[in-house]
Amino acid sequence: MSAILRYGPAALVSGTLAALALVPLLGSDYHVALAVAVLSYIVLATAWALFSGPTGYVSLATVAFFGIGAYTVAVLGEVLPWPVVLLVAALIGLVVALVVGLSTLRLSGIYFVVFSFGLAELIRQLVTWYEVNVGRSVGRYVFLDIGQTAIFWQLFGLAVAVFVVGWLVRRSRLGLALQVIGEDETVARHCGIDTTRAKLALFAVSSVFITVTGAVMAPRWTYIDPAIAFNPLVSFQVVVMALLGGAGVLYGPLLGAVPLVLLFDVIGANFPNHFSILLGLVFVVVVYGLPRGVAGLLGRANSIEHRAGPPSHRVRGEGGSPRSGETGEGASRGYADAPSPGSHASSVRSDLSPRAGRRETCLDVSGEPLLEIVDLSKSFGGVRAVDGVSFQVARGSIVGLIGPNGSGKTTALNLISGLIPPRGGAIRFDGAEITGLRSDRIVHRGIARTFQLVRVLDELTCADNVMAAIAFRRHPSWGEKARHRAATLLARVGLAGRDEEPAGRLTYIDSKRLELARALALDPKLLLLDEWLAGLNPTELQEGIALIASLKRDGLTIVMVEHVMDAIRSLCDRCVVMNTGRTIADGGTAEVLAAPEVVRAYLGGGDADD
Ligand SMILES: Nc1ncnc2c1ncn2[C@@H]1O[C@H](COP(=O)(O)OP(=O)(O)OP(=O)(O)O)[C@@H](O)[C@H]1O
Repeated sequence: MSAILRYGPAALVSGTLAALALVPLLGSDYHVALAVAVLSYIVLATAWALFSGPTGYVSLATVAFFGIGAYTVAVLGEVLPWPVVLLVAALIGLVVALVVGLSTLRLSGIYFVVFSFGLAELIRQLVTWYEVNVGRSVGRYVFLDIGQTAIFWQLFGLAVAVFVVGWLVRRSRLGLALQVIGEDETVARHCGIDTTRAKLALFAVSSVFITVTGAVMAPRWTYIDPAIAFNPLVSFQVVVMALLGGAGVLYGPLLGAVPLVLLFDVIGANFPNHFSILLGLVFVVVVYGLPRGVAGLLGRANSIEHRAGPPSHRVRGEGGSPRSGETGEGASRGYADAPSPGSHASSVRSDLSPRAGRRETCLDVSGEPLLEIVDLSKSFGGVRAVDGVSFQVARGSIVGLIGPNGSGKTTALNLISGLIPPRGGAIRFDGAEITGLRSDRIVHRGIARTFQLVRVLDELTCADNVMAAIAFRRHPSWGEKARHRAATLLARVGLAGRDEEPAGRLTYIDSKRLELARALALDPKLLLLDEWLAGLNPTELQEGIALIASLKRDGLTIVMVEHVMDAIRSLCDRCVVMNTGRTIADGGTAEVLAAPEVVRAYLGGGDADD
């Protein structure tokens, strides 16, 4: 089974293309016409899935680009040599994709779907208006001496090209970036990925293929009008085909395109008046019955075959009130097999040792602060989540950010990491202002973080989770060196040998470890930990504390939001206490934890005396 899954896709694609290549040699005109339709939809659906598959951005703009290609031929076909016409079509498709992408790829979910559909309609209406009011006719005749067989071979070339490009993209940094974006765009930005640029790049590649397909197909019609060139059914059919086959893998759309083109041919011939209804029916069946397509079924078979044991369930621990080394709920089944973080203490030091110079500066906690927060504020509606907060973080120190639930700690971290923009105030980091910068830019300045609710990329392996950071940090690396680094970091946090395990199968604790490895992979100067120790049992807690202490020894500066008071006491040089968005105490840990206002607002009577 595994051999089939490994080599099957290549065999499937090359086998299908080889079979199609025989059609003009052996088949009738009807068969060639059918093969042209099959090939065109293979290219369209594969190109569509190049972008929409990994990102999950469902575009209904396919026909906008297809129609642009067809209309370019209608206008320029008789004026310019054919290769130049195709080149012009590709360029127009590229420019439109860049303009549209820049304005829409900030949208996500249903907004993007609706906009992409609206875009196709808008272009159709504009072309119709132009034809009627300027051209004084509804459509145009296309008299080109390009026969069906020539169209077939051009589409064949496009199909080969789209698979080669797809294959290259999936192995590239860009391919990984799009997968990460598809899983969690926030994490993508916190891995240093310029998400807009990555999406734009592949949207443009996908759109150029679709535009050229429209151009190549145009000579099939002797007459083109906007209703033909911009028929919205094309967009829907492409989506259905890609979803049926599985948009998540390169060969998926082919699995959907071949049977559905044949099915639509039968439906079109026998039930021409019910085509749309039957298309809708197929759409519903595909979405409900096969949400991940045929390829998804094959993938599931693969994961069942390779599963070493039953998947362990993630148990989310709870943050909340102060805890003194309490047992969390996150004890994991798989954890006992994993090397403990403590056992990797020696690799820790060698791992981060290239920044030996930094270690020297970091030990000097009295110098210029690494992070300076000045009068920071953020409101959500009427809630002042962060209200004029100021504090400093010295290089090489660990600062605990503590306070009762809802006091604004996570919001403060979100502001520092660029997840949300502040309403007022300033954030200075390493001598430069970073207020309001995007997360990916802040990552490149040297700030990494973990999240209160763990955010690992479930569909990716542990190694790829870490690779996502290594590949897009300020000084990125890729290939074997990066893989080796990822493996080292996984071992560093206690996940040695788990490189190829899907992150979605990790236990809660192990996903926290993975998230930490990903943050460390960014080579940060400052690490923001949001309740990283929450939900650990006593043994795990001691290991976690030892791990964080070792990070400090290796020169990392850390701000940790935490409710586990044992950890705060043993790790933090200073504590900043927040209450209702404001700072109520800031100073040495022992002194702050004993302060009456802190005891009153947060700790209660007992804990402060511990
Ligand atoms: N995206 C948001 N939209 C609206 N309100 C928000 C949002 N994020 C935070 N808040 C509100 O801001 C306040 C501060 O929340 P925040 O999560 O920063 O507190 P916290 O100190 O981290 O709490 P906890 O210890 O429970 O994690 C709360 O009242 C919360 O409900």
